[in-house]
Amino acid sequence: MARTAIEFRNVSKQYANTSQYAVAGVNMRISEGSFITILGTSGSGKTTLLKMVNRIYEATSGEILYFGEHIHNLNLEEYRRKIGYVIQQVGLFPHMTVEENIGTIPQLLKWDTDTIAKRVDALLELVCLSPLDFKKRYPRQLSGGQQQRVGLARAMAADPGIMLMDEPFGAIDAITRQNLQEELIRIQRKLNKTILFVTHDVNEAFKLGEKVVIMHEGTIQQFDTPYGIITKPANGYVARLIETQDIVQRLKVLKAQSVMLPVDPQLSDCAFRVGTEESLHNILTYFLENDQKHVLVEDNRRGIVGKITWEQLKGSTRQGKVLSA
Ligand SMILES: Nc1ncnc2c1ncn2[C@@H]1O[C@H](COP(=O)(O)OP(=O)(O)OP(=O)(O)O)[C@@H](O)[C@H]1O
Repeated sequence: MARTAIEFRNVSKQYANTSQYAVAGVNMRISEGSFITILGTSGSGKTTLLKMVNRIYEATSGEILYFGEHIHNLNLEEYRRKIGYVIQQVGLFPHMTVEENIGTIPQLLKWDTDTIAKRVDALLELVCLSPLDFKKRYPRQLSGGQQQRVGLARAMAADPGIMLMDEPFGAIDAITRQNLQEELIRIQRKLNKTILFVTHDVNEAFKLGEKVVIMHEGTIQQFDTPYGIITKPANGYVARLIETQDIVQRLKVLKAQSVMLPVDPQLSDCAFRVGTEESLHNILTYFLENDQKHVLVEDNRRGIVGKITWEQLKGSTRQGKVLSA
């Protein structure tokens, strides 16, 4: 079982000279290697929650633990290096090249020049920027999306296990944003980082998060998988938030594995096969374009693990809500 990377124990934050708590009584465990999105409207406490993790803000009460250790007992500088931080305004140093920006922390850590150069190239490749084309450029010579990629590479330079991301794609056009989201999913799966990602965009939260934290007025309304939230909203607030997503969007965020029915693993059936991560939207499209009654769900390692029927999907869309598998 995955270890708990970050734990909040009854954490509250009240800023000086304010009457309300920005964050109130938060309890939550974040497993190592998980991708968590924090969703809520403006002022709901998302950024405050995130900034308490890397101690930009201190909690007024409660405890935050890093792999079981109270974060106050850790050396602040060493602790911060284990935590990458990416924000909307990127914050690249304008007078430094891309290469120098990414190499800032490795330089501070006194890595040798060769190791830094190799690390910069590897990180640029990882965020899909050609090292040859980009490493000598200055931030002003990059588009917003490219700057954000460099910001991500810089945050990952010293290989932190945890990444805090505060609306990193907020100021980026829709198409570039989609590409960046997909790349971030790929990077997270490849490197198994623990990511806490703040957004006020419902689609982004549901697309990226294995689990979504829904915040309102400083408290957690629900902390669950997208499937759990869509099918069983914890209260009226969450239900209203989910209603802002139309049926197509909901089908896009739900994966085959979350609704499949069990099947005999020995089943030899020629039905069309989809991966466990396939979206219900794509499966519905397949049913509409092909005269088939079911698809089989296949896992790379385990083979056939389930099936999804046309009736199952049709019934759920006709009711105007998504499945209760
Ligand atoms: N430095 C501060 N001093 C006083 N109050 C603050 C400070 N920072 C935030 N707040 C207040 O705390 C509450 C939560 O703010 P926070 O920035 O955490 O919300 P958020 O959900 O991240 O909002 P947004 O999406 O607009 O960034 C708000 O009422 C805000 O006005």
